[in-house]
Amino acid sequence: MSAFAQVAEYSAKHPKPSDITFEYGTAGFRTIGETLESTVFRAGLLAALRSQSKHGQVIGVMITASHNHERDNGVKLVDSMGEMLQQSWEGYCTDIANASSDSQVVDILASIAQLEGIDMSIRPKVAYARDTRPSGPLLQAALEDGLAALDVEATNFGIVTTPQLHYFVRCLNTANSPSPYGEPTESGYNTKYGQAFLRLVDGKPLPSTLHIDAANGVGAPQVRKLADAIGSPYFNIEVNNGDTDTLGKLNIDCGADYVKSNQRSPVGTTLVPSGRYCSFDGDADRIVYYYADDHGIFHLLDGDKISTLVATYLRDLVAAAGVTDLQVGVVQTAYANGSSTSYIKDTLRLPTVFAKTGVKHLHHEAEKMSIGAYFEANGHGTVLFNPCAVEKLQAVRPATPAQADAINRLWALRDLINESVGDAMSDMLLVETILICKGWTLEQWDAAYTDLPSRLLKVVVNDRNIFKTTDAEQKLTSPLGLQGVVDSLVAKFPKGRSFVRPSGTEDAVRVYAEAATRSDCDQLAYAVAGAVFDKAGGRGDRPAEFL
Ligand SMILES: CC(=O)N[C@H]1[C@@H](OP(=O)(O)O)O[C@H](CO)[C@@H](O)[C@@H]1O
Ligand SMILES: [Mg+2]
Repeated sequence: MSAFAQVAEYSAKHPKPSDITFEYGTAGFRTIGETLESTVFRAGLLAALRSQSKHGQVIGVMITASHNHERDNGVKLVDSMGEMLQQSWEGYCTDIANASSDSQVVDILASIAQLEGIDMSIRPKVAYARDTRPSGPLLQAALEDGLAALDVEATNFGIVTTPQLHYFVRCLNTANSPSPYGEPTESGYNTKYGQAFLRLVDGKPLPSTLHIDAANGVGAPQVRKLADAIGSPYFNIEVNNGDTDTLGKLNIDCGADYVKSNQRSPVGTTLVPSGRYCSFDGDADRIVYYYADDHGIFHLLDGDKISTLVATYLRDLVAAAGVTDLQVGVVQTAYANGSSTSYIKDTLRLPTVFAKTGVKHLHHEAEKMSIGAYFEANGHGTVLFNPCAVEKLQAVRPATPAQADAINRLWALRDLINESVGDAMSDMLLVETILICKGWTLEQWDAAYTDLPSRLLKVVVNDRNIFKTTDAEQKLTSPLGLQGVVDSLVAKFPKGRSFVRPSGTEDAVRVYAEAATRSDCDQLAYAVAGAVFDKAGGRGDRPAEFL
């Protein structure tokens, strides 16, 4: 009997909407939840094949739409070390999601199996989870049908954060290796990160309550469990926007994306000077911090501020450990504030590179560094320790207690960091550790450099696919002539910088601008947005603020 004998019958239960073309983009598939049943079913089939192509290693499937609206949902595959799906498989995902009949689904599976030389006798293994969205149960059932159709050995991790699922996958696949990543359970996660935190802070509790805005998403119950595992009095937190039961609240006027995009505190949070605040996004893979100064003015500590804090701390520890030829580097995207890039290059004197938007691109660049910190400005990122760096650290024979302490701290930091993917909870512990060790307030952390005023806009156009970019997405090569217009606008403003790229997750084109003053920055952003709207098929009414 063919390995795919049951697929057509199961597939018939989850017909593809004929009017939608799906694309596996920057963050997997993402659109209106109810329309994704066929896609999630088929993602299950592909996860099975991917597992077989990896000789039976566990592959993850996460059902989430992160910071997007509650009616949206999405699905993405997690590769065997907990990283994003290998890029060459993304095309397979898109192909199978768009197959127009059940028999075509089977044909595509058969052709992938042949192309990849897959041994169909291997029993596939898949681990899956979802966030708190209302369409989650429907999509989970579709996924389970996909897994049943290929007789997958499946593990349901329930409702957890995206980074927790990545962690579980990595744990499962390293369980029998010389360096197991951890125990693949929620309590294993909390113990691993909680214990590393306690080792690093040496008995010191948080300086004051940390107010966490959990976007009314899955981060709320999970961070409460993490705090319980760490225990009082070390980790005093208050969770705001932690309502995952009431419909219509997820990510609305709250969460990391809202706070970063609007540069304002989330609903229900009144900032008190010297209070400490952070926001997760809907699936808790992003985090930003913020505070109000003595005049009540809001200040954001975004992904750039986190990466510079972390890179500085790691650089100093590596120096204290006396390990030469071990370089800490930073990976950013073009959305990084220009001040942060100058600070990394000129003040910290660390190497920095730009990668394309989307964490998988940053992750791959960071892998090339000895110790690579990567963060998107929106707060998604982590730190990677290259195996060569680990070997160098292992080879050190400390000559002084200070050197031994630095090495111990580096090992503990490695345990504190979720290397598989950016993780709001692990990043929060990392930031808190560094602040405690330095004895810093949020204001002191913020003092390292001052952000240039920046603005991010969306332009809705008839066809965003005509936008092509080069140079880490900073220059347009198409539509022809538009980059020249952007360049001439940028040249008018001191410290001006602006670029245009098609979004990988929304049907829109993004315009980013920064300049020396708020008014220059806004003029530049709205002028570039206006040029995009006029010259590249702006759709609908022209927004009044566009110049
Ligand atoms: C400017 C911006 O924040 N872009 C986001 C957004 O991608 P776009 O391709 O810009 O839509 O969603 C991605 C997935 O969450 C995230 O990685 C990225 O940083
Ligand atoms: Mg997210």
